[in-house]
Amino acid sequence: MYFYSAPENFNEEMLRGKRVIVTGASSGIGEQMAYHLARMGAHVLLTARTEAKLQKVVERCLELGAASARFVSGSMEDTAFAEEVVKEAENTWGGLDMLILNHIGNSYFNYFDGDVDHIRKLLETNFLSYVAMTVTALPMLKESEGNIVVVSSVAGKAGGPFVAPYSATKFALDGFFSSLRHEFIIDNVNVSITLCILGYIDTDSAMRAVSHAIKVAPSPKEECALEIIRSGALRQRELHYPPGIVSGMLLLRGLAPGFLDTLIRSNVVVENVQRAPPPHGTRVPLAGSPGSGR
Ligand SMILES: NC(=O)C1=CN([C@@H]2O[C@H](COP(=O)(O)OP(=O)(O)OC[C@H]3O[C@@H](n4cnc5c(N)ncnc54)[C@H](OP(=O)(O)O)[C@@H]3O)[C@@H](O)[C@H]2O)C=CC1
Ligand SMILES: C[C@H](CCC(=O)NCC(=O)O)[C@H]1CC[C@H]2[C@@H]3C(=O)C[C@@H]4C[C@H](O)CC[C@]4(C)[C@H]3CC[C@]12C
Repeated sequence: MYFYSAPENFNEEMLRGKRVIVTGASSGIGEQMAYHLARMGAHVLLTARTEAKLQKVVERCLELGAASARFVSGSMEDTAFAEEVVKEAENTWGGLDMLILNHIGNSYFNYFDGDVDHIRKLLETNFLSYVAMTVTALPMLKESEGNIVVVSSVAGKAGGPFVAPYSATKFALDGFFSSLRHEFIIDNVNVSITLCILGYIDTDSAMRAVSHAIKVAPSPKEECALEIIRSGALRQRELHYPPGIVSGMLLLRGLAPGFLDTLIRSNVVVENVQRAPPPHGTRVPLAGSPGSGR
């Protein structure tokens, strides 16, 4: 059941002339979203840390037909930068239609190493900056009756091995934005919130991080990017992509959580995940030895 006044069918014309911020747009899924939006004739404001990459993505967006394309570079580790990006949209466009929150900070695919400070920093980048951008953008999004799109992961709905810090930040997004959605509905705030639950996608960084240790085939980033934009424009509550696999996993989570855990572990080649030796005389191992099934 939809609580927002939501359109039923997607048409790429829906994005023509819309003012859209895409974070994490210098590579991967964010870069592909920028290209789709450009092709659809949207105004795009792109952000990430690497200026040289963003410059190239902006040039390609203009070739593809973007109504306008610009970038702001900086790190989302600093919530002041997150707010600055939204202010840039306000100063340039005087409003905003869609906020796509997609960036993630560097983490690792390995045993949790006990580094609490890494989790704190990752929460700043992957979670608090999303909150800060939402707070700053909300007056403009209320005005346009726009969309907030939050890119998350199956690791933000069901725990899996070797992604403890990352998974924590994605669960935080679900808690915060699912609660906020309730408040919008209670107060008749017509701003949609779409939480995107993604499985394994073939971006360079994900392939580099896990292709040696994951048995499942990755899904294409171009299609994934289009599905994210589509679900945001249709004001859907959640996107599950790839649909069969992710919806199946979430169904199992409710019906047979222990079985889902076994299935998730069976997709990981534990032998190919290197356990780093702890720094001399410091950390105590936090998980069972490889292959112990814990
Ligand atoms: N690929 C996958 O298998 C999956 C991905 N997802 C989600 O999809 C989204 C995109 O992932 P994907 O495309 O693979 O990731 P990429 O690593 O390709 O892209 C990450 C983007 O974030 C930017 N970024 C990194 N650190 C920072 C920082 N400190 N401040 C600001 N920007 C930063 C990067 O640019 P730069 O380095 O220039 O700053 C880059 O543009 C993420 O939310 C991820 O959790 C979810 C499930 C699976
Ligand atoms: C392997 C995980 C999911 C388990 C599974 O069997 N899935 C089937 C399917 O998805 O088709 C992967 C699901 C989410 C992945 C992670 C992710 O969310 C992005 C990360 C970001 C970073 O670029 C490195 C890779 C990721 C940690 C990635 C690793 C694999 C998943 C945990």
